Amino acid sequence: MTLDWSAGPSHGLQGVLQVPGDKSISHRAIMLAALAEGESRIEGFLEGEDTRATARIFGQLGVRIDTPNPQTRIVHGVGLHGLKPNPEPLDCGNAGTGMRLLAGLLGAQAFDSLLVGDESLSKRPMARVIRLLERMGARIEARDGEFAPLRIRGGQRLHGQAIDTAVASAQVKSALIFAALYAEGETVITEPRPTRDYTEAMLKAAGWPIEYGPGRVAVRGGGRLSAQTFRIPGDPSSAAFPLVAALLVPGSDVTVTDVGVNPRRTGLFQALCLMGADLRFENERLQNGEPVADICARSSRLHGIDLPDALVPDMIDECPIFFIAAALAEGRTRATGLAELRVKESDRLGGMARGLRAMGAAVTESADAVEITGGPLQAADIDSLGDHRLAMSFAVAAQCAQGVTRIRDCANVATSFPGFIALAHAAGMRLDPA
Ligand SMILES: O=C(O)C1=C[C@@H](OP(=O)(O)O)[C@@H](O)[C@H](O)C1
Ligand SMILES: C=C(OP(=O)(O)O)C(=O)O
Repeated sequence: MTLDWSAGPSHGLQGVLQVPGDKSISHRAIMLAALAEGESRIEGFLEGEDTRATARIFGQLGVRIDTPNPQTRIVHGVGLHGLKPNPEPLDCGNAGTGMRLLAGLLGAQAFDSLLVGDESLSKRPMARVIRLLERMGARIEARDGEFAPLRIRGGQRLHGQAIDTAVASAQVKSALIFAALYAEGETVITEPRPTRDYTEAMLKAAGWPIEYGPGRVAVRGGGRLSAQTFRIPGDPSSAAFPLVAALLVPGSDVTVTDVGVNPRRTGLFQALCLMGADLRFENERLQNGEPVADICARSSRLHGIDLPDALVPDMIDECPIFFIAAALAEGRTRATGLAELRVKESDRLGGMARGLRAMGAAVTESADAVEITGGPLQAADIDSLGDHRLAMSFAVAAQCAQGVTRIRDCANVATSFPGFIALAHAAGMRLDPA
């Protein structure tokens, strides 16, 4: 189904908002609860298409998952060796996270499986996980050695390895960690830049012996996972949209409550502060071991920056909305180390540059870098490329543009942010199905 939006301009955003649960943690909570012994409860589960696809797959693999009410799941864990084979395709939908983590987990099972995804996911690189899992002894066949469908040959003996991921990717790291749970001996994973550590933290909370610190994980095979109650915080990647809109639209003052602020996810907020944003974390606390805060944003005059490279992995999904802030800031913003943006749900670097130029911004891009000179934006007809992050980023840009912007192909927003339009309305954004 295609869905277009008409968006903006806004006269100001106000209010106290709550965004849906964290997508990364929701995928992992289903996976770890399924492999645990006993009944786990998940609260704050993201009712998005990506995470529901992961839950559906575990249903296909014989795990009973009840939904007593929306955003809650009761998972009847089957233990590490209790998953059942299913000859039907296991459909990850649009989710890179689902497919890559499951490749690691299913590569370690006694049975074969077939992982499939939608058109976008079937174009995303999978060799980055396959080649490394093969080094541990897994056997995975992919179209052209690279793309989904992934045919996973079970019944292999996996062995621990020292592996450097070569790419800063929590998905690659987590795929290896899931395989390592079943491998003989120790697996030591290093990565070129530290990435989000939810898999590690959640395993530790479930009683698995694992040692980890920034950029390095050591994990042994052959343990047990205990059932848990997961309380999932709001997704900082979703909170980013109303918060940046509040910074950019004059007369705004918005608070998003209960947002996960793990340091591996706060790169955007750090970058915005460097640009002069009036952004504050309040009521900081720990919830299930994860830092959580209420984030307050008020209209600010932003100025361009040279984005420190080290922040990029900590704001990887927020780069599109960061580019909108840069396009409306005073002066020039430069960012490098952005090659990963080309292999997400769309080519996010190309798609953002094209859309921003259509709105009148001065943008130059290279293979892995961008330079944006801020100035006023005008309404335009924008192609979101069927990518949720682009659709929501341009919806924010439109709030500050002259005229009404049309954004095409926005249905994919349901993968990560169900209820985005309702939340945007409540806050004072102008956004409607076209
Ligand atoms: O591990 C995760 O949950 C994720 C890791 C990131 O992907 P990469 O690992 O490919 O950078 C991110 O873009 C994605 O939305 C979620
Ligand atoms: C890249 C993303 O997700 P995934 O890789 O799970 O499809 C995202 O949500 O921006």
